[in-house]
Amino acid sequence: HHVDRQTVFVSVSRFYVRGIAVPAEQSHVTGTNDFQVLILGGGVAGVMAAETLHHRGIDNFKIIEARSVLGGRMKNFLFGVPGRQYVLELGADWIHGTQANNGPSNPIFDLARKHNLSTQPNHYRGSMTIDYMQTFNDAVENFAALTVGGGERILRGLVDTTTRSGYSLLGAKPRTPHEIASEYYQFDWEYAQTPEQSSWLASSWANNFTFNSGQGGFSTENLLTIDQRGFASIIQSEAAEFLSKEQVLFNATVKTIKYSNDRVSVSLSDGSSLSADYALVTFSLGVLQHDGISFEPALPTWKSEAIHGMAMGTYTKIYLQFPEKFWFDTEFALYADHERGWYPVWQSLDMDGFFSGSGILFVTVTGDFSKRIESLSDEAVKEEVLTVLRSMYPNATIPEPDAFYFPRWLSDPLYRGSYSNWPSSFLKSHHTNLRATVDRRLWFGGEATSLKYFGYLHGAYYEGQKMAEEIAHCIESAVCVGLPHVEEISSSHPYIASDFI
Ligand SMILES: Cc1cc2nc3c(=O)[nH]c(=O)nc-3n(C[C@H](O)[C@H](O)[C@H](O)COP(=O)(O)OP(=O)(O)OC[C@H]3O[C@@H](n4cnc5c(N)ncnc54)[C@H](O)[C@@H]3O)c2cc1C
Repeated sequence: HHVDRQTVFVSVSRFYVRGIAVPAEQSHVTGTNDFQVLILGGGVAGVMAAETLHHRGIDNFKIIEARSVLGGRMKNFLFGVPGRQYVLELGADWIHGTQANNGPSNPIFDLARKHNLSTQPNHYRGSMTIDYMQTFNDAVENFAALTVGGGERILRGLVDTTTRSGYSLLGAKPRTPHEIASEYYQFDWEYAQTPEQSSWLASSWANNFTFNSGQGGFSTENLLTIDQRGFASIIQSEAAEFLSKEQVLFNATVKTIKYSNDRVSVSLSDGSSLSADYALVTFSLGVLQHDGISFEPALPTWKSEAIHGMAMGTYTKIYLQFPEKFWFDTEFALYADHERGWYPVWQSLDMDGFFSGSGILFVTVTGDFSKRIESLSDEAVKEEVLTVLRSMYPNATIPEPDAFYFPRWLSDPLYRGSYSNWPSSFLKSHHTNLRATVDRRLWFGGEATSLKYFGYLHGAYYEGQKMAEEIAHCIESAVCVGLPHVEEISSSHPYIASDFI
């Protein structure tokens, strides 16, 4: 058992008993705690945090994971009828942005190369079946103008607005189903929420830092994993290089997190508990928003405000397998309905280089449409999907699919959504608070705490590393202050009484 060197945590406050000043009971110096660090969650952030601690010579940690595998929202499944079965991805599917020339490389791309992940370039713009290419290209240009304009707005120090007002200010006002489907593909399909629900500034930098090599990003390339070991195999193979069996507790669901100035203790659903000098919470923002975990004491208001101020999007891939292919020969096609978001983006896997002969295609819905279909039966969703396909191919006889599946990310208590999205009401200080340490012992890190790369695998990767570096620093030095927070976020231009006269 480890002996904590941080006597700085001994409480110096005093309280009064019957009018006599007495020293507060000294918080006992740790050394009784089970571990130096508990890493809560075994997704990308949790595994990268573990690796970072290990490299810093700190091995007295434990990952606590509810499932029986590492990878989190990198989650695969076996799809298809016997003889035509494939490992496909329910969660993350792409390496977004790889590397341009000698610029920065996406760390997920680096891991994929290291562990020989099989991938295929996915051509978002160059392999699309639609008969309104000009409208589509206009939407591509509108999105480029939007993100460049957002970048300029950031540099000029202007306040945020919604992405919708950004689009409107630039003159992009989609009205027809074709215009709407084209804009949806550029925006909602990536951010998993609508332009109305999203920050103009944050969606701009999120795009620039991942895809725009001229703005410090990786590259415009998107690699789709086709690896039959599953995308998560890169995280699992990486973990196998340093993690021992005893350092992970699988099938263990965290219920309560108690924290104080000198320890964190975590209770699991089986009634057992573990304690540590520090804990790093990597659970999805959705889990924190849904009160799936109870904190004792309750989290401070500044932290709760940040947790509820950021948004969680949902991204749902609906997989179908047919006896044979009857659809488009490109990688993508769009369906333009009068209702924005109605089964809009179709993607074929029955293609050379992907899973030729598989009979598999999938359609993606996002945001409120994901929420809507999660409340329907599989059968009802299948019927809606088939109705759309039949209207896309009125001359084809479309049979019942041999296999049909979609995940319910929003209802899943381990995720409560797919990935975070930044609303225009979320400010820089809110982000500081989302990331900040509570009572120096309780740390938060994962895709949602990443300023530059929220929503992405590489965001989770860097946040896991960053938080572990900070915790290692706390362990190694006598002073630990943690990441700072803003106690109260106030307006620089507050409303005053005379405004309302
Ligand atoms: C449908 C979908 C598509 C996506 N597509 C892409 C993509 O193509 N490219 C990309 O870069 N990113 C994509 N993402 C985002 C990416 O998957 C995430 O950003 C990243 O995986 C988050 O990692 P994390 O470690 O922060 O969180 P998680 O992966 O959520 O890790 C947290 C872990 O905590 C566990 N956990 C939760 N609650 C408890 C509990 N109470 N007790 C114990 N354990 C618990 C979970 O099981 C999980 O393993 C996608 C996500 C989804 C869902």
